[in-house]
Amino acid sequence: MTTSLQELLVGWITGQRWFAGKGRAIDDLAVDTLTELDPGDPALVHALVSVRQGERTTQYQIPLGLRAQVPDRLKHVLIGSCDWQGRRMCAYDAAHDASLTSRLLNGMDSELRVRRLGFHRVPGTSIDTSQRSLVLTAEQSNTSLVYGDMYILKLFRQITPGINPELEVITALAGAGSAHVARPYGWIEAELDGEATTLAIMQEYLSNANEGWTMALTSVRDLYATAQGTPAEDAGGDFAAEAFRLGTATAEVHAELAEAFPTGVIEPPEIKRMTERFRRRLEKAVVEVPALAGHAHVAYEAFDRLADLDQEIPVQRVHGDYHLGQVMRTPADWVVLDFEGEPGQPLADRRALDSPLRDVAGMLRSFEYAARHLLAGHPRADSLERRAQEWAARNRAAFLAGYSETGGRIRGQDAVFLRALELTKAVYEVVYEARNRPSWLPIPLSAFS
Ligand SMILES: Nc1ncnc2c1ncn2[C@@H]1O[C@H](COP(=O)(O)OP(=O)(O)O)[C@@H](O)[C@H]1O
Ligand SMILES: O=P(O)(O)O[C@H]1O[C@H](CO)[C@@H](O[C@H]2O[C@H](CO)[C@@H](O)[C@H](O)[C@H]2O)[C@H](O)[C@H]1O
Repeated sequence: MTTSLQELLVGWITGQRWFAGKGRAIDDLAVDTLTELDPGDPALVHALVSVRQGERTTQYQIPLGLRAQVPDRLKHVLIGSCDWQGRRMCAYDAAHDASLTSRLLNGMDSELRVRRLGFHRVPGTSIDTSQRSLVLTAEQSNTSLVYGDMYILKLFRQITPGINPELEVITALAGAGSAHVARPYGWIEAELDGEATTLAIMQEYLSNANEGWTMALTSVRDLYATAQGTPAEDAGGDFAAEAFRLGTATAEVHAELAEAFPTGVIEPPEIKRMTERFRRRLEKAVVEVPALAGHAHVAYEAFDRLADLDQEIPVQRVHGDYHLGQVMRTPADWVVLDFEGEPGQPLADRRALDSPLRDVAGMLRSFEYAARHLLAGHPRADSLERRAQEWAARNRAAFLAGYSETGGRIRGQDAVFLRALELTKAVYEVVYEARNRPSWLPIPLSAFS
């Protein structure tokens, strides 16, 4: 008896780290499209599949490799053997096969079109098609391929109909000459139900850059290792000057976004509606994570003060999920990655105009995360708590100073708004950690004091 591709995928997909429906049974997996990009041996076939789990159906993208025999180097990504065009073939995840992923580079360079799949090159760029890819090993909700040390191609695994905000934003900002985005080179899209949908984006790979999160943690470790009583500024590895520069870069990115996209203001009645949304999110979070219940009053009080706010709030396109893991320090400056908004939200919400203070709040929360995440299980956790507070306070202040001194707006009753935004972000984080990293839950819970 032969196994169909569909049956193989049901067994395989639940074990993939990008599979969003872990822990829930699959009711149905439908292969929506199979697009042959290369008929050779190995063959490259682009698959879109829909997975139904209860009420929810999620579409995923899988680049499939097909070979008569799979070499040892690809055995770890084998899906199984199935009948393909009358032959028995081994199917595997083609993202890991450099001889197949080079076709994606060629496709973008030559602006290939195969049925509903379109490959695009950013006008004015050329693509070096000789580069070979490796899969980035970072724990990710997508799969990123690094070609040589030149390009990084992010293959979205979960497919949301429409143009990805990341593509829209980096194309506009790079086109306007921003120093704070990695240059885009190309993208792949599909026409799904008549709507152009982004499947992958290729950008300049910042080979000589450090991730903000890693840099911040190095600084926190240095402070923890310094004798109590030594001021943070005298400990090795102080991060405050970098936090200030990051504030500056953030204000510049916000100014560039305001220039490139529409802007607006929201008035007090809309602020009240926004407060209602914050309250509903909190209510739902308490149901999902009962540990939040005892802390929720702190957020409700902040939301009550926000509802009474009597000023206009300027809105524009923003990053939407801004934290230290989304910024990289090159020798020249800070570069911002991943303008996709909060994962899991509908595309329309992720593209909606919002307050730039939402990003400021996200980064402030990230300083708290960096300061506290090494405390869990630390033998001196109690005595280091003061150090954590000191590190977070110092870097928050430096970031805010850099932001406002470069024209980022924080004035009037903005402190009330910022506090509510930080707490609504902490609510999101409580749910995120409960689902993904339960041992990190104390970090966002500590925001409610
Ligand atoms: N242009 C780039 N240059 C170098 N590294 C990058 C680049 N883009 C992403 N990365 C690395 O990949 C990681 C994940 O990228 P990101 O875009 O945030 O993916 P995801 O949306 O899956 O979290 C980043 O934290 C960074 O380490
Ligand atoms: O980078 P993603 O777009 O996948 O964002 C998600 O994962 C983040 C975790 O990597 C999560 O960020 C939270 O943890 C960070 C430390 O790992 C911390 O710096 C952030 O402040 C905190 O929110 C993010 O919320 C989530 O959307």
